[in-house]
Amino acid sequence: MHSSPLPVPIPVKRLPHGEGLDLPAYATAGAAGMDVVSAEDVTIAPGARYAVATGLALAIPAGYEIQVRPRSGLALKHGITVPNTPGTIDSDYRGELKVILINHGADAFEIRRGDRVAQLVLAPVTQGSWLEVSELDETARGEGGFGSTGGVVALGN
Ligand SMILES: O=c1ccn([C@H]2C[C@H](O)[C@@H](COP(=O)(O)OP(=O)(O)OP(=O)(O)O)O2)c(=O)[nH]1
Ligand SMILES: [Mg+2]
Repeated sequence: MHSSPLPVPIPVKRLPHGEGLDLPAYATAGAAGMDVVSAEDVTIAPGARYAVATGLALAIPAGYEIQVRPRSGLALKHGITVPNTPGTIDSDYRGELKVILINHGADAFEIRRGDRVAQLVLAPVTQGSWLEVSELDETARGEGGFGSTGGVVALGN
């Protein structure tokens, strides 16, 4: 068994409409994501998108991002997902964290203030820098991609 690293502290500020809500939290000891709740009552019509307020603003430490991911239960039962999944919350963003949802279901989806609408995964980020060259090194794959190694079963004849 490896020991878990200590949680990374993330400064969080409640906005006025976030008062009284639970902060995002891990539902179980081994959860990858913290469930985040809506700060508003809203109904999302079939086919519609909406940026759900959370009432929270963050200061994610440098070297990390937060990914906003859908909840599988909402996806399976109601067709509710995050169209930009994983949503990217930059470490230098100080505005309100919003959860963009889309309703792929057949019915209107009602959200009540305090309902868990998505999950937040804290992840390390490595920034790159470009090293422009005129030739790239050769590899076995070369320019092959998009199914070039096989495995796609052709349907029909
Ligand atoms: O699901 C999301 C996605 C983004 N954001 C906020 C935080 C993020 O740091 C900022 C910008 O997001 P992104 O880079 O994905 O959007 P963009 O369309 O590129 O906008 P910008 O030009 O502001 O970067 O918007 C959210 O609150 N929720
Ligand atoms: Mg951007």
